[in-house]
Amino acid sequence: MAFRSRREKLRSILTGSACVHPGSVYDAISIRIAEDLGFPLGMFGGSVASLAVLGDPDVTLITLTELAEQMRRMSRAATLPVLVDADHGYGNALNVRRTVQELETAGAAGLTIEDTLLPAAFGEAKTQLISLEEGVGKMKAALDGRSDPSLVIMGRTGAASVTSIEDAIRRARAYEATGVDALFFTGIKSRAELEAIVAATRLPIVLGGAPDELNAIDYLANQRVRIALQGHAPIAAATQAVYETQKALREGTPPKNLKGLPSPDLTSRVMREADVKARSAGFLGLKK
Ligand SMILES: O=C([O-])CC(=O)C(=O)O
Ligand SMILES: [Mg+2]
Repeated sequence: MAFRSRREKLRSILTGSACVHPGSVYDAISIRIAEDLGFPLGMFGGSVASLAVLGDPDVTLITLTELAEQMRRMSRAATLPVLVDADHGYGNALNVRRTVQELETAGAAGLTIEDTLLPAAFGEAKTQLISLEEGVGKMKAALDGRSDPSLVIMGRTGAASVTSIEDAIRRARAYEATGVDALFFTGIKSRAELEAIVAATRLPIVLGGAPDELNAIDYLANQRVRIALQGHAPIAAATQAVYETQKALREGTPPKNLKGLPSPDLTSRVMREADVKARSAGFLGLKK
């Protein structure tokens, strides 16, 4: 299968002894840049999916079809393995199964299913969680939905910042028992919390946003953390760059005086222009 080697690369990160930072990717250009810079993995966050596809905040308005199509565009553009934030799996456990099928065929290397109640419930300002039992059902359905056994399925919980670290551990152990490949935690606030999780579980750990005391990569590697997210600055930087450029043009700056534009060489690399030229020569009979 064409995507298997991507999935095996993600698996080798999880079974290795280092901790890596993924590149934040969200479209064909960003994944190629992350690949060219040597990131071992791309992270396609739900928040950036919402922003890139809809221009929305992270409030679960994006559909599974839209998410999967964006993943498919990235899979086509590059071979970098991508871990997809599949949120709550777009519904109940049966929807989770379908989500896994769609993301698998779209070329994801791995995906996370979380136990957050999404979309937010009526009248509840604070984040809520589904029950542990429903979370377990979702993990089982995710595993059942996979047809390529190399696709990585991660169980994710944000319980540490919603209920308690004890609840996060209880949930992680229950998800671990379903046979998921890794555990993904958000809301871990201290080394003591991380160490309690490490002592109570055995699977590779992925950390979402974490405070400064958790930012030493060697320390994380020693705690069985294999992937540590660093947020999604690239799409924020792209927003600023588009803003500055459009503003300058709107204010009358001539295009040739614009600042911050990519060199022709960078643009050509991002477009994989040499490959396109070679194909044109080969298939269209064009002269080089
Ligand atoms: O998975 C991540 O990168 C963090 C997250 O939930 C999001 O950005 O939606
Ligand atoms: Mg998310």
